Amino acid sequence: MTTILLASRNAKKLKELRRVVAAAGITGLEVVGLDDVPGYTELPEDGATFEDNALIKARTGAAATGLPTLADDSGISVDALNGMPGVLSARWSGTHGDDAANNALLLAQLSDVPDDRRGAAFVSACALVRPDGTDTVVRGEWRGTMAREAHGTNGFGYDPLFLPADDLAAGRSSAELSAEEKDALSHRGKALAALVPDLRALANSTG
Ligand SMILES: O=P(O)(O)OP(=O)(O)OP(=O)(O)OC[C@H]1O[C@@H](n2cnc3c(O)ncnc32)[C@H](O)[C@@H]1O
Ligand SMILES: [Mg+2]
Repeated sequence: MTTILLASRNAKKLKELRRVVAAAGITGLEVVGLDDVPGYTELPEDGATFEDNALIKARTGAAATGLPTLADDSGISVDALNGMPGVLSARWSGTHGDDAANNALLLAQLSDVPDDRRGAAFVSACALVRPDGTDTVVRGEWRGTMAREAHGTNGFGYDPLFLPADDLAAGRSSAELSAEEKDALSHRGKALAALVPDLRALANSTG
């Protein structure tokens, strides 16, 4: 059995990561979270890109625990804001992880943006760092448009404001999708799908 650490402090994101890894049906992989390992000093997520930040989190976890470590760095990139909030998504309103304040600020900033220019994408970079120091970084994107008000209570973060472009989600925000629907379409689901071969290889390795 290979143990892998999912290095996230966001309980709802961690739940999604666990869910998608479990749904991949990889045998021989035991998944643990940050609450299951001794505490360690985390580094600021000050990278310029999602990939940089995912690597910062995964490298720190792997170095501190000796475990293969998977980390996600994600956010929403709004076309009319030249890709922002981007890597600043978790702290857009100035307070880290205050979803309500982040959503309220973003809605207000987009109030004068017409319907045909409200495009956006959720982006996830997932980094896997192995104990030998090698890493694999993948990226998933989910296109949609920004709503004019919040809809739904599922998911987390900006989900109530995001209207996916997919037919499956027609007329619903990503906070109105079931967990299974979100995983099948989402940036994080796509990124992790790309990592499944690497996770399988890890599970089959003896290290
Ligand atoms: O860094 P960790 O500890 O994993 O947790 P975090 O919440 O700080 O995560 P990020 O630094 O990756 O910031 C991502 C932010 O982007 C938003 N976000 C990312 N994925 C999302 C999703 O699937 N649905 C809604 N919002 C999302 C949400 O506001 C997150 O707080
Ligand atoms: Mg973070």
